[in-house]
Amino acid sequence: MTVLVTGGAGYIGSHMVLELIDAGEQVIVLDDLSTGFRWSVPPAATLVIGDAGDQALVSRLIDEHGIDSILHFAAKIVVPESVADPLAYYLNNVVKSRALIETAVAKGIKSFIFSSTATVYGNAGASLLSEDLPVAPINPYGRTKVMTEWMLEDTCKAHGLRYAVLRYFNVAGADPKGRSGQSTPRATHLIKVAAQVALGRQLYFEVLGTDYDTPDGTCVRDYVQVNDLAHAHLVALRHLREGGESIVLNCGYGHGASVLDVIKVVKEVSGVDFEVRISPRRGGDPARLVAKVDRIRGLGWQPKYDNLADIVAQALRWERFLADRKAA
Ligand SMILES: NC(=O)c1ccc[n+]([C@@H]2O[C@H](COP(=O)([O-])OP(=O)(O)OC[C@H]3O[C@@H](n4cnc5c(N)ncnc54)[C@H](O)[C@@H]3O)[C@@H](O)[C@H]2O)c1
Ligand SMILES: O=c1ccn([C@@H]2O[C@H](COP(=O)(O)OP(=O)(O)O[C@H]3O[C@H](CO)[C@@H](O)[C@H](O)[C@H]3O)[C@@H](O)[C@H]2O)c(=O)[nH]1
Repeated sequence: MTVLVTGGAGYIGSHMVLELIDAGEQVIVLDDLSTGFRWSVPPAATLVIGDAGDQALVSRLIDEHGIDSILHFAAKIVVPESVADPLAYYLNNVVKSRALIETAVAKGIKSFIFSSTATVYGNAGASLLSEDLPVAPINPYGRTKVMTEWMLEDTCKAHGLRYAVLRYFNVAGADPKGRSGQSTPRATHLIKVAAQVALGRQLYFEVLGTDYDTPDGTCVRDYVQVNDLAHAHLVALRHLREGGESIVLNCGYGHGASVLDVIKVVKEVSGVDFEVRISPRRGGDPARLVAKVDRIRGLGWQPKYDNLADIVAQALRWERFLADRKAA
C-alpha cells in the first residue's frame, strides 16, 4: 500500500517519511517546498513538487501510485504571521485542506491523518488537557486547524472517509540517526533557539515572561520527540486500516517542563553557561499546555525518547550538522 505525505519535506513530515519507509511502506511526498527542503526527503521516497490543494495533481498521484492513505502535514505554521496575514493562513490551511479532503472522498481514500495542534485548546487552563475539552483557539493559525478538524468530522459522517486528528504538543528533537531535524532558518521554537544560543549563533537567550501562574513563573509545555510523534501516526494509521473508528488523539508525554527547566537542561547538555535575559510576555502564550495521553496510550503507542536531555542532545547535534553543512 502507498501513502501520500503532504508537507513531507518539512520538519515533522520528513521524520514521518523515515518512519514509514522503515516500516516498509511506499511513500509519495507532495510538497511545494515553501518551507521544506528537497534534501530532507530520503531517496527511498518519491518527491513530487506541487500544491496539496491541486486536485488534478493529487487525483493523478492517487491513480498512478495506488495510494490508500493520506497524511496531511502541509500547512503554514507561524502564529504571529497568521495574525498579520490571516487570509494567507485560511487559504493555505483551510481552503487547500478542503480541496484535498474533497479529492480524498472522490477517490475513495480510506484513511486520512491530519496534523493538528495543542493550540486548539487555547487557554483552557486544565492541568491535563483531554481531547474532549471544547476547543477554543486564540489565534488564526489555531482556528485554521479547528476548521479543518471540523471539515473532517462532518465529511466523515457524510462519506466513507475515516480520519485521525493528531493534536501535537511541543514537537522537538531530531532523528537519533542524524537523518533529519528542524532546519527552518528562523524557527522560533524554544529548544531550537536555545540550542542556537548554546552554539554561539545568537548572543543570548530571552525568556519571554516570568509572571505566569506556574511554579517558576515561566510557561510549561509538554515536549514530544519528533520520531515518537511520527510513530504515533503509524499507530493511528494501523488503527484506521484495521477498521478503527475516526479518532482525535493528543500527542504528548503527559508531563511538562517550564522554560527555565529547558534552559537548565540545554546548559547542562551543551556545557555552555550562556546568557539568559528576562523579557516581557510575547502575548498569546497559554501558561500551561500538557496533554492527557490515555487515549493514544490505549492504542498501544509506546514512546522511546521521553527524556528532555536526550531531546536537547538531538537538537544540538542537528544544529551542529546544519552549521557544518553551511560551512562546507
Ligand atoms: N512544529 C510544531 O511544533 C507543530 C506543532 C503542532 C502542529 N504542527 C503541524 O505539523 C505540520 C508540520 O509542521 P512542521 O513543523 O513540520 O512545519 P514545516 O514548515 O517544516 O513543514 C510544512 C511543510 O509543508 C509544506 N507546505 C506548506 N504548504 C503547502 C501546500 N499548500 N502544498 C504543499 N506543501 C506545502 C512546506 O513546504 C513544508 O515542507 C503542520 O501542519 C503544523 O501545523 C506543528
Ligand atoms: O526564544 C524563546 C522562545 C520561546 N520561549 C517560550 O517557550 C515556550 C514555548 O514556545 P515555543 O517553542 O515557541 O512553542 P509554543 O508557542 O508553545 O508553540 C508550539 O507548540 C504548539 C503546540 O503546543 C504548536 O501549535 C506551535 O506550532 C508550536 O510553535 C513559550 O512559553 C515561549 O514564550 C521563550 O521564552 N523564548
